[in-house]
Amino acid sequence: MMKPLEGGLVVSCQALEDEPLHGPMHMAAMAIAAKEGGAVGIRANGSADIQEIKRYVDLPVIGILKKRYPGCDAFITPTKADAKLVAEAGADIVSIDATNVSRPEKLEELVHYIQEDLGKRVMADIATLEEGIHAEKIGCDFVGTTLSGYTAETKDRERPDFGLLEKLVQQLAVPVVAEGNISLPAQAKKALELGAFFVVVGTAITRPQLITKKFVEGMRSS
Ligand SMILES: CC(=O)N[C@H](C=O)[C@@H](O)[C@H](O)[C@H](O)COP(=O)(O)O
Repeated sequence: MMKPLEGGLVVSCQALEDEPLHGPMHMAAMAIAAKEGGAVGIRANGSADIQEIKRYVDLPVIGILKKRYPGCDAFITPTKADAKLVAEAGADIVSIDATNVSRPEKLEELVHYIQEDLGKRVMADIATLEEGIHAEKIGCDFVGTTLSGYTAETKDRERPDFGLLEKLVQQLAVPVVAEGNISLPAQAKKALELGAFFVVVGTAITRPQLITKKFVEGMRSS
């Protein structure tokens, strides 16, 4: 599981309900395209997308379930029930929100449940060095920079957050994943040079409405 991902590109194929490409067939097609282009893994959201991607693409899948619970800020696979759905859909790694925010269930118990009961590895999506250190301490198998810029504490951070990546690589023994706002091949390369175990890119590859917007805005700028 670890070796095939090392040094490679994982493509995040996600389209929420309000996005034009929402739907398992579209995400499976994106995953097939990613594999053709040389991706070593796929990140996907929700049972239906994960299942469909697994039918067509024989790459490791990092599965998540984005879900909001009243009064809680954690939104990536926040509960054991969510993790179970992700695992049963065929994900090889379950990624969870491991930021220091309000959550419906205890983080330690969620990690333990995914590893022991579901038999899957855990990727911790974090936003700060402290959260990364904590994620390693409670046994997470991967730590990713995914949520830097998306918590109150980190909303003004550089994007991508190479500073956080560097610090995590220096201080952690577990593999560190570079994810979030990587929009150029040169940035993905830099992330590997800084010691990322693998790199996850989503929007820059799989959200055509935002890619288009970037072009349109770029053409208008003086
Ligand atoms: C913050 C959040 O909800 N991140 C999500 C996590 O799965 C996805 O929406 C991102 O697309 C993914 O992390 C890849 O990042 P980017 O699309 O920036 O390459």
